[in-house]
Amino acid sequence: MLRIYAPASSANISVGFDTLGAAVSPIDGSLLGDVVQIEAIPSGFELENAGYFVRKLPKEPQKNIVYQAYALFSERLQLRGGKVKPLRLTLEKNMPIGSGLGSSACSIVAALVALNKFHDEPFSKMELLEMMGELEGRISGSIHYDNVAPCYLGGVQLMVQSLGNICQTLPFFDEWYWVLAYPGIEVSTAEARAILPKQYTRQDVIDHGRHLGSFVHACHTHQDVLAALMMKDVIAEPYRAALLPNFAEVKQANRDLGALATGISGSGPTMFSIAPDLTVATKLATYLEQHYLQNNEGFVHICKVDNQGARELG
Ligand SMILES: Nc1ncnc2c1ncn2[C@@H]1O[C@H](COP(=O)(O)OP(=O)(O)OP(=O)(O)O)[C@@H](O)[C@H]1O
Ligand SMILES: N[C@@H](CCO)C(=O)O
Repeated sequence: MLRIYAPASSANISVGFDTLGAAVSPIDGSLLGDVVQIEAIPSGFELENAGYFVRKLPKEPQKNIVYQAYALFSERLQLRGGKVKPLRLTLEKNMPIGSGLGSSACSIVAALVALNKFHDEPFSKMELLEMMGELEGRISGSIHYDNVAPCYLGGVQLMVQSLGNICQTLPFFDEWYWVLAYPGIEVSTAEARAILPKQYTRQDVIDHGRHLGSFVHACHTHQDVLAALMMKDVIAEPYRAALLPNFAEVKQANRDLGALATGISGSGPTMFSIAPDLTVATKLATYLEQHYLQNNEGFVHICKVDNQGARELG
């Protein structure tokens, strides 16, 4: 029996819509992500679901993205002459759905990593990642790797999508704390994408290029002040802010408390704030708990970048 954990991720990081994402883990050592267990059975395929958010999964098993991950893996393995073993997958659905923390990505990544390991790794990392992107695309309506890539490989990933690489790891600021606040309400990624403009002004395009280019440069030259200043979003935040409760007010309060940057995690409604040290991170966490959570499903975690990505649990 094999158990694979896939961590939460924060896509976009304000400055890199669909092109940047970070895997994150709480500093208290708790697991913020889904787990998929795989085991041999005498014949056929079985899927079981467990975990706190199991009740939010689609009722029809075929609509569960883990089922679809199994179907896609089987199809691709058969295409290259391989044979899928009889197996049972058990999804522990720990991540809230529609949270902006890469919930579907956690399920997809944990399932495909488990299936690949169980079959003695017939697919390379990039082949597996390509399948992950395809599955993520079925959910959100278009293929984007900014949750699945960091969730699978860990760290902060930049989607280069060239020369045989879907992504490459960006050097980042290990000293930074990420305060992630999920308010407890749901925002559908597909809907949050549908409200974005089809076209942007020339000024927005220029600003976006300057922000992203300067941010990547700052990461490589370890200029934390410049990197934080460049974490500005002209692509999604102006249009999605209305989907989040009191976004502008909470963002300003975070700035006043010492946050280096604050933005929407993925397509929301989770907000992320970057803190330079644990004292500021703790203040932000307390504020967000009191002012951003909407119900008792919400939570706040102080995290760091998770450099390991998907991994086997002992
Ligand atoms: N195992 C699964 N985990 C999460 N969502 C699933 C799963 N299987 C199917 N779904 C469906 O996929 C959709 C997920 O929606 P959405 O992309 O908005 O959530 P998300 O992955 O949590 O988003 P985000 O990347 O912003 O965290 C829902 O309609 C949900 O029912
Ligand atoms: N880049 C994607 C991430 C979705 O989690 C978006 O913002 O729509």
